[in-house]
Amino acid sequence: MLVSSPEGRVRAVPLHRVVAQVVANGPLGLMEETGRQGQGDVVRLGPGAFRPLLVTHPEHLRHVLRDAAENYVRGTAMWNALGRLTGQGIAGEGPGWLASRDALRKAMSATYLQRVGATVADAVEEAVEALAGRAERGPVDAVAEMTRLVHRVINPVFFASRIDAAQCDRLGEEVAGALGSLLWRMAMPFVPYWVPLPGDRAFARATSVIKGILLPVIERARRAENDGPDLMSALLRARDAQGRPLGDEHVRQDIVALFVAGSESSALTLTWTWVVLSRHPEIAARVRREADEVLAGGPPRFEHARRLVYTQRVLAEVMRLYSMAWAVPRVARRDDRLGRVPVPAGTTLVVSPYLTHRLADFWPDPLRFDPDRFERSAVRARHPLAYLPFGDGAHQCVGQGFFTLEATLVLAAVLSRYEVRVLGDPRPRLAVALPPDRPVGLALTRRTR
Ligand code: HEM
Repeated sequence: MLVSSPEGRVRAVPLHRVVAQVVANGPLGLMEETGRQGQGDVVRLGPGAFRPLLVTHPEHLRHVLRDAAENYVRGTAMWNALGRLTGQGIAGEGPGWLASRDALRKAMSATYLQRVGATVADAVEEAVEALAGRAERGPVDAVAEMTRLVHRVINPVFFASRIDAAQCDRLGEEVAGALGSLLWRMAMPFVPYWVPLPGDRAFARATSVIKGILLPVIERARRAENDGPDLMSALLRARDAQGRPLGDEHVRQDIVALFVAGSESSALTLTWTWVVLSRHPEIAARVRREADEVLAGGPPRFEHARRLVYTQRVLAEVMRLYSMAWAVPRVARRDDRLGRVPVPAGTTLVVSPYLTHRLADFWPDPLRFDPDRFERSAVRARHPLAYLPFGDGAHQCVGQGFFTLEATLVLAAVLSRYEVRVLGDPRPRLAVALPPDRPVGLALTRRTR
């Protein structure tokens, strides 16, 4: 593994360090060590012909994601394999992406969030009560429960509840299964599709179940009035550059893409929030005090979210240290440079918010959990690209506002009514996102005031 500084210097990361990190802390430990060694320099990963560049410095991110973004596109092995599941709409590039992006950006704007705010708040309230019904009887699996909770909130927002809760869970499971079965294809992009790989059959089966659930709903929805604020209606109303509506298959793949992008990342971020709060009781107490003050014993409402300022800082700090998008790949279309480091056409670049969020130059004592890093003055003083849990530039997450609203209300609704106990002391594990490396139990007890 080689490290190149922005000035073009190249130095080696000693092999014994690499081996020691993998043995001690697994692949994530290696990634963290690589980031620490690089400290914002461009890092050339791995020996051999395929040597992606790891890009973490905020100034380099500005170049790749903003200033020269048209040169750095999706189209790496990972995106190509993912395209079999999520198509060439919102998860792709080019005209198909633009049509979906326009529709979804409008559909998830701040004005939109106001329109669906009451629906989100009601869905959160219902989902939290259902969670408590199970978690009051004894510890439940935090990841499974947060996934279920996220699906309950997603359903009215994505589908105007056109599918029932059980089907929404099934859809989530099948999308997760299909995604998992693509890992072989992502890892071996040079193998042609006529050569079978493990995962191919599971992928075909999951895709067929997904189509079976979604296509009839899309067909029915297309025949009805589609003036609602839900995302399926927004996609059915969308037009491409030629003024044509998006086809059923395009809409279906966009909905799958929304699940891929929004479901697991949201559920895991919420899971890590409970873990972190259990490790920092003084911070949990402050979040609870704020929830008590703002909700005043009642259910969460849309209007509460903007007053839950400290809660949002806690969430922001969770997303700094547990950045679900730990790697966002791009490929260079033309020759370019990052500082003095040459980037030949065809090079894969790996942007890693996870590592940028650990750069000591921008985050003093980076591993300390400190929500006050997100006080307004501290945010203003920091490089704008030192923090990018939702990406940046043309592909920046369209679900950012929605997730923040949902998660803020979930935290306040739970903490204002329940004592939360977390069982297990997990570390993140490198997978599509960053799930815990062992089961995490969650138990709730109703508070007595
Ligand atoms: C903690 C929760 C979430 C995290 C950490 C997250 C993170 C990200 C990141 C890093 C990107 C940029 C990908 C890139 O540059 O290629 C992204 C894009 C995207 N996210 Fe999210 N996301 C979250 C929640 C959501 C939710 C709830 C939705 C849907 C409601 C969503 C929908 C999308 C979509 C559609 C894109 C692609 C946008 C485009 O390519 O134009 N995300 N997300």
